Amino acid sequence: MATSTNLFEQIALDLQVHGVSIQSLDLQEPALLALTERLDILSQRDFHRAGIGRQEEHMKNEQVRRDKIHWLETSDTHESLFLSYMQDLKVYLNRRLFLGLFSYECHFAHYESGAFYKKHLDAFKGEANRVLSTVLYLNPNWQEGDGGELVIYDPNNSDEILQIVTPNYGTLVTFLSEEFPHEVLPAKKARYSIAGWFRVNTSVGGNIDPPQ
Ligand SMILES: O=C(O)CCC(=O)C(=O)O
Ligand SMILES: [Fe+2]
Repeated sequence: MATSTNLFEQIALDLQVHGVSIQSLDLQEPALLALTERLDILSQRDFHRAGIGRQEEHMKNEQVRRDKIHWLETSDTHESLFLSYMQDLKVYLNRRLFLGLFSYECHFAHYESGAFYKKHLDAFKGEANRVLSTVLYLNPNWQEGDGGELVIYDPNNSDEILQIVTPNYGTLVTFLSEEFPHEVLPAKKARYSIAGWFRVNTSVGGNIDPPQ
C-alpha cells in the first residue's frame, strides 16, 4: 500500500477537481504484473460475449458492444492480488473523499480487431449504485493508428470530447459513473483491459445489496 499512496492521492485529487482521472500504475506494481500473467494463462474459451440476454437483446447488444469478458474472482491468486489492490484504493478514496464505496467488481475485456463499445453511461442517476468506473489497460506497445481509444465526453454536452485515452499498458482511468458518457473506438488489433466499478451499498430493509 505504501508505494501506491502517491498514486491513490493523485487519483483522489483528480476526482475531486475533475471527476475523472487518468494516471499510470507503476509498471513494476505486482498487481499489474499478476494481471499480465493471468492473461497469459487464460484462453479465449474463458472469455464470453458481454451482456448476452435473450436472442433479440443479443442482436441489439452486438450493435452497441463487441467485447468479450471474464469476471475476476478472489479464488484465483493472480486475480485476487488485483482485487485487493483495488480494495486498498477503495479504502483510500473513502477516507479521502467520503464516497462510501462498498464493493468492487471487475472483468477482463478483450476487444478483437474491429470491436468497439458505442457511447454510453455506466450508471443512470437515481437508479444505479455504480459510483466510480475504472479501466486499466494491458496493451504493451499500443501505437498511434491501432485505434481502440477511450473517448470521454463532457457531462454537460455529450457531443463535446473531453479526453481521448490511448489504451497503453498500465494506464488507469477512473471516473464518476453517472456523469461521463464515453465510448471505445474500433480497435484495429486485439485490445485487453480490466473494466471495473465501485458500488455503494443500497441495502433496504436489512437486505445487503450488493451481497458481500
Ligand atoms: O475499455 C474501455 O476503455 C472502456 C470500457 C467501458 O466503457 C465499459 O466496459 O463500460
Ligand atoms: Fe463504460
